[in-house]
Amino acid sequence: MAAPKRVRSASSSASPVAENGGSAKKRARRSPTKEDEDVKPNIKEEAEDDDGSDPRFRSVSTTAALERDREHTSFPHEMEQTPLARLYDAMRELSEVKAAKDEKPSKDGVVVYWMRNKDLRLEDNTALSYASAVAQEHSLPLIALHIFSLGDYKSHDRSPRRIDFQLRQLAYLRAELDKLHIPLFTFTQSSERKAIPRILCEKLAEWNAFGLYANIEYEVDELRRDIEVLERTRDAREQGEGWKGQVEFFKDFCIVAPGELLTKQGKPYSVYSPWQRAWAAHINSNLSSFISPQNGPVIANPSSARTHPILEPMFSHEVPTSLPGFELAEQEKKDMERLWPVGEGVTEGIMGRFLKTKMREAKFFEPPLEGDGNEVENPKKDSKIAKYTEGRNRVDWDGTSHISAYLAAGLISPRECVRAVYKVVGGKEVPAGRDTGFGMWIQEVAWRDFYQHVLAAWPRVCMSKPFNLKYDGTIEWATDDDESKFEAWKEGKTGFPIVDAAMRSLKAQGYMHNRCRMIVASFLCKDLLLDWRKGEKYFMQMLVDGDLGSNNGGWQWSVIRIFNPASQSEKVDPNGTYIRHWVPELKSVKGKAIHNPSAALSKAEILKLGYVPPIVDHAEARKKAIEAYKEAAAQG
Ligand SMILES: Cc1cc2nc3c(=O)[nH]c(=O)nc-3n(C[C@H](O)[C@H](O)[C@H](O)COP(=O)(O)OP(=O)(O)OC[C@H]3O[C@@H](n4cnc5c(N)ncnc54)[C@H](O)[C@@H]3O)c2cc1C
Repeated sequence: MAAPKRVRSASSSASPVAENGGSAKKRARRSPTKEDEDVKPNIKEEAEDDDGSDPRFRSVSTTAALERDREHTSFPHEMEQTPLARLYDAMRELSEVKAAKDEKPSKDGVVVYWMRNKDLRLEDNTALSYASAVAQEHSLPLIALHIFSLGDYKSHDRSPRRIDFQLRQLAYLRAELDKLHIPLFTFTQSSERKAIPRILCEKLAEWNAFGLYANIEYEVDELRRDIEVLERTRDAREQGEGWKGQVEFFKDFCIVAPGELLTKQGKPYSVYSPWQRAWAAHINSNLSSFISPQNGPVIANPSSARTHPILEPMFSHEVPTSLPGFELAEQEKKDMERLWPVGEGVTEGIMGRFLKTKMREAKFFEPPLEGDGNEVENPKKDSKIAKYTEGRNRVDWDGTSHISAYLAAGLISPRECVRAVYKVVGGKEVPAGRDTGFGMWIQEVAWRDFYQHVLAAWPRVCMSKPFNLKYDGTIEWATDDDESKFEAWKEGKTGFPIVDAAMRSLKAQGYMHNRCRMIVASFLCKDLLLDWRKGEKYFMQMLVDGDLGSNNGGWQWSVIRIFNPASQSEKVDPNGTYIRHWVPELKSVKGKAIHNPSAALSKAEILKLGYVPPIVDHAEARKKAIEAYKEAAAQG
C-alpha cells in the first residue's frame, strides 16, 4: 500500500485543532500594526517551525503527530461561547476519551469523507485529502458521503438555482470518483433536520466506519449539528454503545480561518480594514504555505472496493437531478446549465479568462466562460484583473471574475485563487493593496473570509440579528401596506432604471453585479424603508452564489449607506448599456435621461414606453430614512 500523502490545510498543519494552536496561534496573535504591512516573507524561517518539524508537511501516518496536534484552541473571551469555540471544545473532549482509533481498525471497515455544500471539489480539499490519507494508512476503502437536508435548505432559503448547481457538480464528481473506485453516496433527509447527527452515527456504525472527516461550515446550525456528532461519538465511547470512530473537522472554506486573527487586545476584529491588513500580513509572512498546494490528491481505492459489501451497492447509486420542493422549471434549468456550467476545466477557464484576457464590454446573459480569444501578451498589465480597479465599478464592462458561484459551493478553493493571482504577478508577496487590480481583487476575496470571521465571532448575524445592535428592533420599517413596493422591487418595476435592471438581471441569471447589489440593497432599506431582512432572504432564494456570510454581510453593510440611484447609475453604467439590455422598455431613451427618465419625461410618456413612473420620491424618501436611522441610533 502506498504511503499516505502529506496533507494539511493552507493555513498551517494537518489537524484542525492544531491549526489554531501552537505556532499558528502565535502568528495569529501578532498585532496588526502598520509594521505588519511591511513584514517580508521569510520562507526559510517559517519552514522551520518551533518544535523542530514542519507542520505544513506533516504526514498523518504517525498517530503521535496527531496527538501532539490536539492542542485546545483558546478563543478570546468574546468568542468563548460561540458555536465555533464549542466545536473545538467538543473535538478536544472527544480526543480525551479513549478512542476507537487506538484499536486496530476492523478489516472490513471504511473511511468516510463527508462532503458539504461548500467543498464540492476533489482538488485542494483539506478534509478529503486527510480522509484519503487515513484510508491509505489503514488500507481501508474511502467513501464520499453527501447529505441533502431539505429542512436546512428551506430554513436557510437556499435557492433552487444553487441546489441545481450543486446537484450538477455532484453528478460530475460522482463520475470522477467512480474512476478512482470511490463511491459518492448521497441521501436525502426530508424532514427533521435535527435528526441528522443520529442518523449519520447510525449509518457510520452500520458501515463499520473507522473515521469521519469533514470541513467546517461556520453557520450556527451547521456547527451545532457537527457538535452533536462529536458529542454522540464521545458518549458512545464512554458508554461503549453506538458508533465510536474518529471525527475530525477541518478549516478549509477560508484562506485565513475564523479565529486565527485577533486584535492587539486579543479580540475579534469588527472592522474590515485593520482585519484585512492583518490578513494580508499573515499570508505574506507564511507565503510558502499559501502559494504552494498543500493538500495531497485523492488516492484511488483498490479496485476490490467495488466488491466490498458496504461499498458495492453505493456504486450504482445516482445523484438525484432535483430535490423535492426545489425543482426548477424546464427553461430555467436550461438557462442555469448554460450560464453556470460545471465539469472539467470550468473553474480554470473562468480564472484564466479573468487573469489572461483583455477587458471587453459586458455580454449579458452569457456564461462567464464565453471565450473571446482575447489573450493578452502581458497579463500583468493588460488583463481584466490588471484593470480591475476600474473594471469592478462598471456594470457595462466584463470587469469582474464571475467566480462567486464556484467559490461559494467550493468548486474552486480560495487558496487556488490566490495562487493563480500569484502565478501571474510573482514577486515576494501576494498583492493585497488597493493600488493594483491584482491587490484590489485579492482584497475582495478577503471580504469573503472576513464575513465568515464575522459569522463565527458574532453568531447572532445567522439569526436575523443586526451586527450593529443599535439597529436591533429600533428602526420603524414601512408597514405591510407597502408590500406592493416590495413586489415592485423584486420584479424590477420601481421606476428607477438601474434598480430595475439589476433586479431583472438577478431574476434572469441568479447573479447580480456587486455595485448593483449595493444599489438595490440601499434602495430597499432607505428609499422604500423596508426591512433589509426581506431583501436578504429574497437574494438567498434567487442567487446561484448565495452564501449566508457574504450575503448577510453585504446587506448589513448596505443598511448603513444611502445611495442616490440616478447618480450611481451614471457612474456604473454611463452609457446606459446595462439598463437598455435589462429594461428594454427604455431602449429608445437617449442620453442621460436613461438614468432618471422621470426628470426628462412626463408620467404619460413613461407609461407609453411601457415603463413605470418612480414608486417613491427619492429626495423625500432619503429625508425620511435619515430621520428613521437617527432615531434608531438614539434609542439603540
Ligand atoms: C447586498 C449584497 C449581497 C451579496 N451576496 C453575496 C452572496 O450571497 N454570495 C457571494 O459570494 N457574494 C455576495 N456578495 C458579494 C459580491 O457582490 C459578489 O461576491 C460578487 O458580485 C461576485 O461577482 P464576481 O465573482 O465577479 O466578483 P469579483 O469582483 O471577481 O470578486 C472575486 C470574489 O471575491 C469575493 N467577493 C467579492 N466581493 C465581495 C464582497 N463584497 N463580499 C464578500 N465576498 C466578495 C467573491 O467570492 C467573488 O467571487 C454580496 C454583496 C452585496 C452588496
